[in-house]
Amino acid sequence: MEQGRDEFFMARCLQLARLGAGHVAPNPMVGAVLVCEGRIIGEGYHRHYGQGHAEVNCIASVRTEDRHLIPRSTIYVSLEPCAHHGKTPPCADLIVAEGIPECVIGCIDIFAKVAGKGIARLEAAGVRVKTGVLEAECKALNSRFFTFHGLQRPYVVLKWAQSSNGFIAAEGGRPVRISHPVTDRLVHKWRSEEAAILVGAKTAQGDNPRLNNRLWSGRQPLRIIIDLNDKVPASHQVYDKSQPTVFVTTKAKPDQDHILVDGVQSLLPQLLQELHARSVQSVLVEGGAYTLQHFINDGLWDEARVITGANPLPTGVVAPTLHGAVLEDTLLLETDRLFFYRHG
Ligand SMILES: NC(=O)C1=CN([C@@H]2O[C@H](COP(=O)(O)OP(=O)(O)OC[C@H]3O[C@@H](n4cnc5c(N)ncnc54)[C@H](OP(=O)(O)O)[C@@H]3O)[C@@H](O)[C@H]2O)C=CC1
Ligand SMILES: Nc1c(N[C@@H]2O[C@H](COP(=O)(O)O)[C@@H](O)[C@H]2O)[nH]c(=O)[nH]c1=O
Ligand SMILES: [Zn+2]
Repeated sequence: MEQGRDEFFMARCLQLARLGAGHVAPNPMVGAVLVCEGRIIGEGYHRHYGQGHAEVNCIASVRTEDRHLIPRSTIYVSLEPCAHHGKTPPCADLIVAEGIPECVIGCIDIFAKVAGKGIARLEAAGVRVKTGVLEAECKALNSRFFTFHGLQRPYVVLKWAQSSNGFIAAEGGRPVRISHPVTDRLVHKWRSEEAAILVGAKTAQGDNPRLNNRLWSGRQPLRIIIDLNDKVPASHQVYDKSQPTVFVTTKAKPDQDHILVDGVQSLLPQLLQELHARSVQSVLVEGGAYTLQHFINDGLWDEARVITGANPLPTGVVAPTLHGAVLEDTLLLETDRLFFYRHG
């Protein structure tokens, strides 16, 4: 089907919104364009957390000689304009104050202080509002934000590397490098993109991992270690204070940031509830098999990324088994095959 005019301009909003990736979380990425008689006269996106919203930057970008066109223009925004006084004044009020007669919206904001209220303000002031243009794409762009507010838990990405015959470690849990160094760079990019990284006690104990982002630019994730019985030695790297780290435990740890749980019964729902309370919007779960399988069996995951290396292992720790997974994409990276699943 030929792309319509609204879809064309909304696609541009999405392109702009993506430029905020890595800088706006836990806010959503948002893009806006202002169009007069088919010509874009202003463009903007949310660049940095706490700074101007897409609509503000879009309107501010209009050249002096085009400003008289604003009251004859349509503003396109990938997310419903806000209606609340947050770190900036409401964008719905700005649209009204600028005399913009029409607003085309990608998707409704799920955030309770906005949800539907931005549209109501616009309509009450006589602005014509159209919603749902490229809605699925606009929601998918901010899947972490929508999961966090909609399901009241972080967005969960599972990730592991397995040998060509399905083992994630060698016999007795001896750690092995499975993925290609080029894939490792991509994995570190993934680490930079999520708010937190999580492993189980046996991985923290046996691998002595750093769980940081050192092969890509950008931020470091919060490290989360499930170590209910305090088995990981304090000499291990997860204790090195090089980045924020929280231990999930049944006994208080006075010198460490920790999350207290009351045992293994419903451990993951308890943990995710606490992470939501701490505003952790997403978690990359790197393993091991036991930990990953618990997330899978509890249905508490959104994406899984499985790296299959070129070589087999004679035996070892068996990779987790996914249930309800929909294969979305595959990628050949050097000698690795990458499989991208979403939870169906
Ligand atoms: N190739 C790869 O991608 C990866 C490979 N690995 C490999 O995996 C192996 C370790 O995996 P595995 O043996 O499965 O162990 P895990 O690393 O998954 O650790 C399991 C332990 O974590 C705690 N735990 C985690 N989740 C829960 C839960 N939901 N409920 C209760 N306790 C929980 C428990 O310890 P406790 O009760 O003591 O707290 C449990 O015994 C290592 O050999 C490592 O090298 C690890 C990561 C990735
Ligand atoms: N072996 C293996 C992975 N293992 C994961 O990486 C952790 C080590 O992290 P770090 O110490 O920061 O390098 C380790 O504990 C486990 O969670 N990952 C992969 O992408 N490919 C691999 O082949
Ligand atoms: Zn706003």
